Amino acid sequence: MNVFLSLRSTTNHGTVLSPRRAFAPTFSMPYAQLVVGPAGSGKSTYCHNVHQHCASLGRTLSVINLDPAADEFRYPVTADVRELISLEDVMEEEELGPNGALMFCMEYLEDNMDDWLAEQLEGYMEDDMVIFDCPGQLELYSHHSAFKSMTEKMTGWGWKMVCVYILDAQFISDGTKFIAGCLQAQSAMLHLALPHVNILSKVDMLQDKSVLEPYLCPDHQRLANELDERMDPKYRKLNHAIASVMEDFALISFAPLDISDEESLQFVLYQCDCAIGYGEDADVRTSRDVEYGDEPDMSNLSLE
Ligand SMILES: Nc1nc2c(ncn2[C@@H]2O[C@H](COP(=O)(O)OP(=O)(O)OP(=O)(O)O)[C@@H](O)[C@H]2O)c(=O)[nH]1
Ligand SMILES: [Mg+2]
Repeated sequence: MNVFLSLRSTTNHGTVLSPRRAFAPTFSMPYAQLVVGPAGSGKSTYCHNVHQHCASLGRTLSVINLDPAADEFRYPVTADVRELISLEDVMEEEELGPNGALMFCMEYLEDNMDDWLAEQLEGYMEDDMVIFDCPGQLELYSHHSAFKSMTEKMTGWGWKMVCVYILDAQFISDGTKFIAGCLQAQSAMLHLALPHVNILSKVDMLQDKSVLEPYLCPDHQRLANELDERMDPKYRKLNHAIASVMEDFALISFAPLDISDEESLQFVLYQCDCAIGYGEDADVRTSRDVEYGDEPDMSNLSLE
């Protein structure tokens, strides 16, 4: 099962500078996961669970909050964008609604990467891992420049980054929703141009997990046929055109995440580690070598 995808080589050995620290190019650099996806899809819950899971393995991982609208955290917050800019202040001072104010905050963050972000990332060294809990506004990952600038900046500083795109497994309940979810994920993949792992969250809520199987490596033509059956025939050509775009890129597959199952979490983390080569050249305890030997035993991940 091919559940992780890589758009390009992650290692940037051209300029290998952290914000305030120079590294020798042959050293491994710090790693980061950018956790993105639609509102309520489970990004913060993923950050909390991954943090807990890593703590239980003795693996250090820091979580940075980049969501100015977040109000509480279940994980220890290492750095918080709300210290840079407050959503409430922006709404009041700029007379903006919550979405407009969030965009304002992200643009402010974009303007302050070289000082605020650089300061927060100071001191991270080879084999450190940071995960960024991000807002749920999808325009940030499809066309807005803030996260694109951030990832370019961080990869330029020498960070190895993976985009973790979280989609609620409830999207599989309806072909149109699922295709929309795939297109959103694909759009983030192309916009951010990072190694990319798609996750279907909230799998613990599915009564019958076997229903997931066709969606992990989806057959887009089959999905288009499903749409044809339910939609006006005038959309048939469009449905198949969309399916063939998704097929041509062949970029979309999903790893299922059941947070009540440690093995499932281990599997997802393994996908993320593989996408950025975490632990390949360092003597660190990673999801690769804990519990499973060289790699997780995926035979246990049955969807029944
Ligand atoms: N059962 C179950 N509930 C989940 C899971 N992930 C998230 N939730 C619930 O879904 C709701 C939203 O989860 P969050 O983690 O806050 O989602 P988010 O993507 O961070 O949301 P925003 O930051 O608002 O975009 C919460 O009530 C969570 O408890 C999961 O894997 N299983
Ligand atoms: Mg959140």
